[in-house]
Amino acid sequence: MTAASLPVDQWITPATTRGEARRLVADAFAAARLDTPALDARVLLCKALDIAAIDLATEPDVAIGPAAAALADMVARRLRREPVARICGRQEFWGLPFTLSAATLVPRPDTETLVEAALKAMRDEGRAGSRLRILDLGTGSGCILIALLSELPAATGVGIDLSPEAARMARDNAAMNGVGERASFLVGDWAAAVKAPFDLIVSNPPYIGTGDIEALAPDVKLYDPRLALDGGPDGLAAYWRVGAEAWRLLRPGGHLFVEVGAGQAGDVGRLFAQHGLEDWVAIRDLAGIERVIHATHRHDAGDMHQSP
Ligand SMILES: C[S@@+](CC[C@H](N)C(=O)[O-])C[C@H]1O[C@@H](n2cnc3c(N)ncnc32)[C@H](O)[C@@H]1O
Repeated sequence: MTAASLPVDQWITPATTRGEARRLVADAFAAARLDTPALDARVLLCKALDIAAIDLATEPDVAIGPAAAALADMVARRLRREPVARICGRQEFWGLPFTLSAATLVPRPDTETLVEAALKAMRDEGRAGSRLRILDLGTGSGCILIALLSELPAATGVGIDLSPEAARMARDNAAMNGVGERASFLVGDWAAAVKAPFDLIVSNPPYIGTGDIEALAPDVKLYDPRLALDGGPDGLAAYWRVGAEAWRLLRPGGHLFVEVGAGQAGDVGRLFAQHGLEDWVAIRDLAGIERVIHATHRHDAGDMHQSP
């Protein structure tokens, strides 16, 4: 009989040493076919014991003591495919810490492609030090807006989410990362409640086709909020709204950056062109996948659509 076939609290006890626990947990995760068993074991052990990775490596013979119960609970959750970031309630993005809740998507490294591209555009225009106004549609944890504000010292931003809990979390994250005074967060249906021109609009909207959600990995399908995933029947529903809002709200010469799913770049670029957003280009992520669409609002101010 292997440890993995027993309830976790029977093989993780206060007498288990750090080194044994590390090996047992990694073995159980490997047997459950998790992608990164050794890494997950180390991160959860450090979290449960409130120690640094170096303490785990240099003092493996210390018994884990009363933290055994918390560790057993975390391991059982991971074996049910809950992502490590959710169990820890934290994820790093753009080198900054973000607190998560059940209402927020776990920020993905791919989304840093969008942040990088938007920053490059601002720097290329020599505007990184300007008083830019930024709008983040579907802000979730606030990761995109907060990362941008951390790099653009005179910019201010508005983040909007339909989920009140996500908007609250984003507000807390902005304060934690020292940009709270330059960011405001609203609850709303995309940008329906927002006026005034913006220099930069960013969005990572839900883009999974409704019928494709069931086939996603359990870590995603069971734990990321449905509101953050479901992009309607063809995955493109949110882009129609974001495109229309960008046309209405961007100042002439302003920029729109959106994340897209693999294979969606052409559809989203053409959709934005139908909204009058010109010169769209696709930007690839580190895996070579077209991950971000950049479009520009080139019309004169007099051409701008009026809000209904
Ligand atoms: C893919 S998640 C992105 C979250 C975050 N920006 C990120 O990159 O990690 C999409 C976000 O859009 C929000 N959302 C979905 N429908 C919305 C709507 N109608 N209006 C505003 N936000 C919406 C979801 O709650 C979710 O936080």
